[in-house]
Amino acid sequence: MIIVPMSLPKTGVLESHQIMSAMETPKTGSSSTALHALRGVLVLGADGKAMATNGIALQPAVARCILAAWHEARRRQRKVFPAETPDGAPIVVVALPAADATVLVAMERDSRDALFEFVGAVDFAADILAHFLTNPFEALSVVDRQGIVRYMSPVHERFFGLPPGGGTGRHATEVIENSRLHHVVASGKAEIGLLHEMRAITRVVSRHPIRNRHGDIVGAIGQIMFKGPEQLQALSAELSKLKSEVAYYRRELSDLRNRSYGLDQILGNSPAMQRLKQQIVKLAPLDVPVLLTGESGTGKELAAHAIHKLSPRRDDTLVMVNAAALPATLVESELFGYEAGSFTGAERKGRKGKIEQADGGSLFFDEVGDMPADVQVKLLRVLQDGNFQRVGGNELRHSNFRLISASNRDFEAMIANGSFRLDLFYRIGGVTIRMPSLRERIEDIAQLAELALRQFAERHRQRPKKLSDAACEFLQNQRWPGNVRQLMHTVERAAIFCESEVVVPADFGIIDADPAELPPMLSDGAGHAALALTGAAPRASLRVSNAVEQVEEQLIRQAMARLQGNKKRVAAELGISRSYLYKRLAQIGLGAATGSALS
Ligand SMILES: Nc1ncnc2c1ncn2[C@@H]1O[C@H](COP(=O)(O)OP(=O)(O)OP(=O)(O)O)[C@@H](O)[C@H]1O
Repeated sequence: MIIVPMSLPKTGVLESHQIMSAMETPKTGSSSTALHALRGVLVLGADGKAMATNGIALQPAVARCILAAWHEARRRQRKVFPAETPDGAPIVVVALPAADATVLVAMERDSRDALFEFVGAVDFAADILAHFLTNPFEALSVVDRQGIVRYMSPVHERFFGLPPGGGTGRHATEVIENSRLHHVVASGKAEIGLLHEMRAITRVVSRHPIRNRHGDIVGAIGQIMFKGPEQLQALSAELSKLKSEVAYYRRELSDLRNRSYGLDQILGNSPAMQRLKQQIVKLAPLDVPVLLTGESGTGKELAAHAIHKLSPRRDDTLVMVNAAALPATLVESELFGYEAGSFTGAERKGRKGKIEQADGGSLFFDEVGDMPADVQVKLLRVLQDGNFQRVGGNELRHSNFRLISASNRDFEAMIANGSFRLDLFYRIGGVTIRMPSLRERIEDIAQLAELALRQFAERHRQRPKKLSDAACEFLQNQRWPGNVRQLMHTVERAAIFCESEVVVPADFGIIDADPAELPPMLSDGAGHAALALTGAAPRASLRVSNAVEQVEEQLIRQAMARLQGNKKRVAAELGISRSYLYKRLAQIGLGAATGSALS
């Protein structure tokens, strides 16, 4: 028997010849009834009398039941309605209007069939289905058990630039970007409320496997939220933003993890570096204060990280504080914290200082030699027993931290001239480690230069350039007053200007000079850079405003030379902000490439 509804024209009206062809197939009434146990067709003429019957409708008792149910359904304007055979078997009947007749198609029915319940109970059921199938806000796609697209909502087709039906018959992955419907068919597991990237747009999607009444998976259906309430769109935009932020922080985290700051971060196998690493390994587990001395850029901060990392406090924080970078007015509150409302601009609830934050961990006190005298006394006290008070508070607090300090100052001279307390020096320098200068370990230069080239390439997503032997020799012959920091920046700068894959000596241009080698105007001749304003040739029109500018320029040049280009310290020493220093350096031609090579 032909299943009549499947061959219905879209209008839903059958012509007489279609009714007859629908009726034709089974020639043997009773055997067909046996074969198609509960299927049958009853055709009623315009007068409501049976014109033809087939399948179970051949049995007069069944036909009567179908007719009785049809009369009731017509009264209630239902086109799909339930009925029962005389022996109580549930059937469903669909009434199809034809040109001059009504075709009643009867099929067996599962009494718990929700679809039937729905279609039977809601006379606008078809409209509801049409709504779901064409809803412009929630697109729908259906695949069969092979993952072949069987239906796509018009809005979804338009989104992918497909003509109506253009996706049908093709595999989901060919039609829908990042489709997972075939996976859902394979796994039988629904995926609900996930984010789906299509054409760089993120949508919310749910995918469900579809099972037949025997529980077999016959396909899958995907619903994509195309538009929705404003909140949902805002939520989706927020999600995309968060996703990219999370991706960013993941990268950062993996960078940080890779920079384990253990000994492996300290490059160099020269005898001087081997000695240094042995010292670090030995003293790191001991809970004693460590003072790292050595010229600027020799890796004191790296060594501090390694000591913390190799100590039993490694799982707690290493709190960093740079005495030279702290404005004098804030040193105390930054170190010791402050109580609520202790001064204007303070946070309402008060705040922990670095010493309190370091409780349980380590405190890296960089440029400790630059500590103001009054704070030195307070620091001494907290180093004795770990007790301190926040600014503006009376409560005695305690912090258990290990102090690692660093300085490139000459403590002997500072103690002699009274600018650094001897008792504090003894406290901070339980063990002193001197970081070797780069001049003492030129055999490490090749390795460090290669690291600089690699880091530069990673940052700029390029292939790392190679260092020629001649370039390496050239670097080994420089004096490196700014040590590793200066070397790294110099090599990076060369990588910028180098046109080929191999860095050669010419790519380095002029290496920044040692203070001792500076022209007389910037040097006091005793190896220290100095300002020689009086010796400077007066400029043509020296007005007060540009005189101030020139003095400032010379002070900056002098400090940059003396402090080997360490901008952090230059700014601190001159009492200007780092951003102002950068601005002035750019104006006087020490910014950009030159400046970066120095800092
Ligand atoms: N042995 C080393 N291996 C790899 N990189 C190093 C090494 N020594 C120093 N560097 C790098 O050189 C730069 C300066 O190092 P760091 O800040 O630790 O020096 P510092 O002695 O603390 O300088 P300053 O006294 O000026 O603060 C950093 O980028 C650091 O990673």
